[in-house]
Amino acid sequence: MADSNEMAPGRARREVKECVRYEVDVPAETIAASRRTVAALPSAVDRPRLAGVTDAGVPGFLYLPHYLSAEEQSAVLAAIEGDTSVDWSDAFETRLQKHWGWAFVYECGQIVGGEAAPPAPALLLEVLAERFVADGLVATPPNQVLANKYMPGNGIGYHVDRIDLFGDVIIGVNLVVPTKFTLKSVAEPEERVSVVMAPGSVYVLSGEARFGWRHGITRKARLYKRFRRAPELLPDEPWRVSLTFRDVLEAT
Ligand SMILES: O=C(O)CCC(=O)C(=O)O
Ligand SMILES: [Fe+2]
Repeated sequence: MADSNEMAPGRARREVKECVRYEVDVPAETIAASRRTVAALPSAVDRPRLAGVTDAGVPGFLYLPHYLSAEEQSAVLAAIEGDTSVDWSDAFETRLQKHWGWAFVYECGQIVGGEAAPPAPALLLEVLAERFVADGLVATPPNQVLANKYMPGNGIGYHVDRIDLFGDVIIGVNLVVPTKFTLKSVAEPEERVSVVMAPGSVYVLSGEARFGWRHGITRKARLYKRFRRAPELLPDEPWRVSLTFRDVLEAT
């Protein structure tokens, strides 16, 4: 399966002459074993944060609209902004990133290197990662947390997270701005499914959704262009923040 990752910074793209493509076949058993299902989760009566969970028709995908309360969202955002152990990096022109647990160097649209990074703030590990395990979203706490902070209107290109670098379950948290998240089947590119993710919602990519579908967020071109042209004219336009929890295979 052809596997792509996010856009690279323009500067790095010019410096690298040849882009490496990563082709990895994932055995059907691995895909089936990693698949999370709505039916296997604990009861939403006992855990209201699981209310309304759906797979939106994509096996292995889970969307949990009510995962974080308003207070928890504020606390998580404060933890992301307040953590001074890592700086926001600007490897991409369109968004800022903080990596905890494991950091990456990007070139040519690909991750080309990695190194150990400081642990994520306790709130992200002890509240979120542990809760993901307790709720059955993933078997063990992910060893990497990535915060992305997107310029107003900006999205992320359609991609499968690198299957040679990352484990088989990926969990994302959407914060600040409601966002249309779209999955496109790799085998049937016309087949696509979107959910509008609420602030405080969580999604899980496992099984087919992890390995056989691309995911991405289409840019709102007008807003994005206006912001890029004159950010001082849009001072109150919020920046979307997301968290991605993954297992970096090299780090284990
Ligand atoms: O911002 C998001 O929700 C998506 C992030 C993502 O796809 C990634 O980090 O690989
Ligand atoms: Fe991704």
